[in-house]
Amino acid sequence: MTTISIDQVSRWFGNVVAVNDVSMTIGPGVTGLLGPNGAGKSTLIHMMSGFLPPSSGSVTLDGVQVWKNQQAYRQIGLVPEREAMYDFLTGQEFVLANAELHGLPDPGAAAQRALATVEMEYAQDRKVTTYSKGMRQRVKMASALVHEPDVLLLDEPFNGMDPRQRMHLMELLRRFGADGRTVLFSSHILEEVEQLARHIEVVVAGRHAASGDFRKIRRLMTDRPHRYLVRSSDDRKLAAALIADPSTAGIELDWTEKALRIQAIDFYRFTELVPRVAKEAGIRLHTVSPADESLESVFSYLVTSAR
Ligand SMILES: Nc1ncnc2c1ncn2[C@@H]1O[C@H](COP(=O)(O)OP(=O)(O)OP(=O)(O)O)[C@@H](O)[C@H]1O
Repeated sequence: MTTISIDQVSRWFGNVVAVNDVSMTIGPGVTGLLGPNGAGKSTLIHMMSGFLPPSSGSVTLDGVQVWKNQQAYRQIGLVPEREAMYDFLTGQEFVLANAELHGLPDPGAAAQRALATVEMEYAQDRKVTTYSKGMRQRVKMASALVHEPDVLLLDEPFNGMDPRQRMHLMELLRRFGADGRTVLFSSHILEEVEQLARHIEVVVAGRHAASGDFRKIRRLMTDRPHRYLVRSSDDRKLAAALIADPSTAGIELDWTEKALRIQAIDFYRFTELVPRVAKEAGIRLHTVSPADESLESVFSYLVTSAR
């Protein structure tokens, strides 16, 4: 059972602050590291895997510094996002090279075991250049698993995978988690994280925005104020009818857009309210579209509400 502790960690590159004073603890089981592009997920994972030293703060594995610690490296497997692979090698040679670098007693057998775990034996003698993105991902995974690490860190592992490959990898990660290993994977896709991890850590713009049970955090996201753009046959009459309901927090008449800008605080009630009120008042709805459904807006809401 291994725990990674990140304590007041920051990392900057020149004057770019990639990770800003983040503290979190990752224990056994599967944890999702969620955040939009550029949030600092890769930088965090690189620091956890001992690839990169923090500019300040500490990253420890069961209380021991990870950076420049060979013993810690033996316990960690990293599946990086970028494809730094030697294309002239076969899949088997690639995994074997890593087994040899780890100084394993029987590198050949270890490579074989790892390739079997990711179901890549059938293509192991083909050159890496001939692999699909999903196959490359699996060989990278085999290479990260070859020394049977207690901690597995995966940076956007589902990128480029087809649904079957994705399901297979999810099963594999679930199994590792159930075995008591510490598994952390990053993603910017909410649904992906939802399927796999109950516990999540959310980072936004280098900061730690939320931590805990996925469902609780998801509820927080759903319950946030929603903004809509609505056009109808009679905007003023519709506005008057909607403002009477407590699920509506604010309405603005936008003259340039010729539309209503509505802020709703009870998502489910509001989505049921609009068509009902329109029907009762004999108003025809032309447009009802969410104005802020981007993932970034959901995340920034989390940051402000977590403060
Ligand atoms: N080596 C580097 N030199 C300069 N800036 C960097 C470097 N690595 C990361 N950054 C910057 O740090 C910030 C965080 O990047 P990071 O790759 O950790 O985010 P991410 O959440 O993994 O995003 P993505 O999913 O897009 O890779 C970004 O602004 C990025 O441009």
